[in-house]
Amino acid sequence: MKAVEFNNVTKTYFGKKALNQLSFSIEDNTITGLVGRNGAGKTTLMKIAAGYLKPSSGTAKVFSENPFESLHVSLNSIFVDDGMVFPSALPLGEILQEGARFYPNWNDRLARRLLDYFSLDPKNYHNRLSKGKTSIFNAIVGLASRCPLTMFDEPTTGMDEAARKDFYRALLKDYLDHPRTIILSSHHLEEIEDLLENILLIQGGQNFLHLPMSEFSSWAIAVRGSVEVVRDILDGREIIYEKTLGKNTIQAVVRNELTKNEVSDLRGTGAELFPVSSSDLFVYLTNKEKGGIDDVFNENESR
Ligand SMILES: Nc1ncnc2c1ncn2[C@@H]1O[C@H](COP(=O)(O)OP(=O)(O)OP(=O)(O)O)[C@@H](O)[C@H]1O
Repeated sequence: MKAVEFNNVTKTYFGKKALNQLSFSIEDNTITGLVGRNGAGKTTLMKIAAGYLKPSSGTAKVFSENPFESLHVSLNSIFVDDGMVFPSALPLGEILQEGARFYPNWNDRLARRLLDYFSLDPKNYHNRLSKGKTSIFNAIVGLASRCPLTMFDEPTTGMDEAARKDFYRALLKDYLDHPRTIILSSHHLEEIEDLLENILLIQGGQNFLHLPMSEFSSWAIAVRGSVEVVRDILDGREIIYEKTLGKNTIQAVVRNELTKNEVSDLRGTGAELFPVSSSDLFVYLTNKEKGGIDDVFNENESR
């Protein structure tokens, strides 16, 4: 069953498209990593799925319903980000009690144990927490709600490394025991890739790639060798990324669909072929310039 379905969703802010004819669907009880560069539209997508925003055009469905102003979707989904607002008069312990009243699947034992583990005082107030502790508390609410659709938008902002690792571990353990649909956005793909079943990469508000994480990990291959040879053998293939290394050596990244002949030709010339990490691939795919930040400096030099 589909938990989330977007069909040609466009969201315009002041005449500018944050989402542009975005279509995708997410099966229930899966973890999807939502990635994209700054401003790609990730938060907008999640806010539409959470029912906070209405698409300008197209249709968004969550559990087969229009999420905007849907009580069913509100009760069964949660959107966790660093802008979560809680009643300022309530201490953390009482906020958790309210969570228990609102969310049907809320697990209070989990919430209290996590609060204790992360040394959060139930008598403290949300607006007095440090940046990292605020993210930890918000993440606890997201986990304990056990909502059938749980969305985390950059949940580890400000958390120290140990807390980030603990949070992702807690997320995985709780998901395995209580499967639900999780959408997780992060700019640190290397931190979350082991958790993910699928990856949805959006760029310019559009679906750029949506595939199982295992396919993404082997989607591209890097070739390092002499400029002439690499360019000659890869002629006609789309170069995703290219970097000059020294005088006569380049490293090029292409789709991992080289023929046996191309591979043996490359190896025959001493070229090296090696895998591309998911986080590097993400950067290469989403860079405007094929050479990344280097291109900025190359252009300046030639002026
Ligand atoms: N309330 C708003 N008013 C005007 N423009 C907005 C608003 N919210 C988002 N945008 C614009 O919509 C686009 C998508 O923003 P969004 O926050 O969804 O991106 P994002 O992928 O979550 O970015 P980041 O990774 O930086 O958090 C951006 O160009 C942003 O400036």
